[in-house]
Amino acid sequence: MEDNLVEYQYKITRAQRRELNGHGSFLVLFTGLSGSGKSTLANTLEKRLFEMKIKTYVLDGDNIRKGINQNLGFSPEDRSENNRRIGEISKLFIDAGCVVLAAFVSPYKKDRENIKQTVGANNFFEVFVNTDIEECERRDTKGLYKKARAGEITNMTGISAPYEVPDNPDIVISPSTSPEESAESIYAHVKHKLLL
Ligand SMILES: Nc1ncnc2c1ncn2[C@@H]1O[C@H](COP(=O)(O)OS(=O)(=O)O)[C@@H](OP(=O)(O)O)[C@H]1O
Ligand SMILES: Nc1ncnc2c1ncn2[C@@H]1O[C@H](COP(=O)(O)OP(=O)(O)O)[C@@H](O)[C@H]1O
Repeated sequence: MEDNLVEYQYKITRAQRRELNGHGSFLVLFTGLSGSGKSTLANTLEKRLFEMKIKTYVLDGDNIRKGINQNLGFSPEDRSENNRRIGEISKLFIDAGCVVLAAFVSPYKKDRENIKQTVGANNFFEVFVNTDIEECERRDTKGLYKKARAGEITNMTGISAPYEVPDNPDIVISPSTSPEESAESIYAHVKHKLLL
């Protein structure tokens, strides 16, 4: 369909921002069940990078859903749209020179693949936070699993909605590793992308 849109070529490029910041930019997508540790890890890694004076930003499911995505629920279609927007937001932050740490359940392979396509495979790391449903339910940090068992939430990921395990994630995080150690191993994996 013809959209009559002509993209404006910005005068300041990503390469120039990279030069100004002194480091590269990319997306680290944390995917896993609710309570698996995505936010904890994203924020631990952010602190690590922030202390190195690297420009970072955390995108977190609950926060984004309270703002720009407040019109979306948890049907497969709404989750896809949520993830599509996350990809587009991440792309803007990457262009602006930030390391983006995105913590989303992102349960569908195709949605994660779309995010990767949107930001570009070169700018994308997939971190699978591999905490099983039993442990997430034991933690039940927000009481959501209790509500799901009581039938108050109908499409809870891992209980009544699917989670598609990544086939080939860049990094797999085990719950037996401390958040600090996990953040360190993610850092070791991505740090080459920070170099100019
Ligand atoms: N039905 C259902 N399933 C999963 N999660 C639920 C649900 N209802 C509410 N929540 C809360 O919403 C957070 C997940 O939102 P996301 O935007 O990350 O989900 S998704 O990628 O669109 O699937 C999730 O955040 P995390 O616990 O940080 O994962 C929950 O707080
Ligand atoms: N090894 C670990 N890695 C990450 N979080 C852990 C770990 N062990 C226990 N936790 C706890 O599990 C909970 C994970 O919650 P959160 O990070 O909000 O998960 P998510 O963002 O995936 O919903 C936190 O209370 C955190 O302190």
